[in-house]
Amino acid sequence: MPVEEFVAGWISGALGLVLGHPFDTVKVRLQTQTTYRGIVDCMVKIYRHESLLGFFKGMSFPIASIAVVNSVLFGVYSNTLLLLTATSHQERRAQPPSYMHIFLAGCTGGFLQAYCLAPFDLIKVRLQNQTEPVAQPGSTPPQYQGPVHCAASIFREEGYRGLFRGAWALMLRDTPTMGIYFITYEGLCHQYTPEGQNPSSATVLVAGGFAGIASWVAATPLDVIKSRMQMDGLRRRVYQGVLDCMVSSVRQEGLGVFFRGVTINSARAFPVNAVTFLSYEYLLRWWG
Ligand SMILES: C[N+](C)(C)CCCC[C@H](N)C(=O)O
Repeated sequence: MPVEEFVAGWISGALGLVLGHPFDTVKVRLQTQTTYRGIVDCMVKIYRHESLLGFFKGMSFPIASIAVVNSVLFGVYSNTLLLLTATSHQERRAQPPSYMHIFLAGCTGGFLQAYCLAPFDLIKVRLQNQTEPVAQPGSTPPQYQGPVHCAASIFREEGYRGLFRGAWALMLRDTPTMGIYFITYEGLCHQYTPEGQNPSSATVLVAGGFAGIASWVAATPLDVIKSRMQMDGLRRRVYQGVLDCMVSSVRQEGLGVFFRGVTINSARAFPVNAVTFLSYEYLLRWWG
């Protein structure tokens, strides 16, 4: 089984992640808290109360986990295509796989990475939602002191299954939308690249950026539900399950609730995924 894809997936994921984390914090806050009036208001408040560091809350864990998560995504994607079409990464430019195969491979990668991502994503969301200023003497300390403490507290209070809170919504979010992610990327690359050649850097950047936007727009409704399920259980349980969370969110806030954070998600998705695909392609070409 080719391993380069796993390693390339890891490095490229980490680069994209750092770039996108401040956007991600704003997104999570807008989706789960009602104190902010919009993107700018949220950014200003984070900066005033929590300084620049506020934007990077909860990042250390995703950096560690991206090694597992992105390598599973890209590794499984590429190896599923190898199984389906019997072509390696290098051969795929000359013999492009069908969109059906790309979609299936993307869904498989998305499904498997969701399970690895679930506990890490839960901890990230819980830490991002702590609004206390970072380490100020005299102020009440936040509930979770850091990722390890957060994981241990969840385990203690909510059990092993508590670490997988929201995992079902995450899997529903990622399986189809990772299919969309790879289809958009491959489709755009194919469109703007002469037969049999490698796509140019500009093409990879733009195709990667739009792949990120397309998959995030499709993923946003379930992303909101996922984040809410993850915050549920912190004090008392509010939602019975994914469906119940959807119904009560719509009842209370209208259909617009499904698009909370879509603008910030898209603004984040372009640079993150442009950089992810560019480094992924270059690492593989370089090793190939
Ligand atoms: C499938 N879904 C839309 C959720 C994510 C697709 C892009 C994944 C990328 N690592 C990022 O963080 O943007």
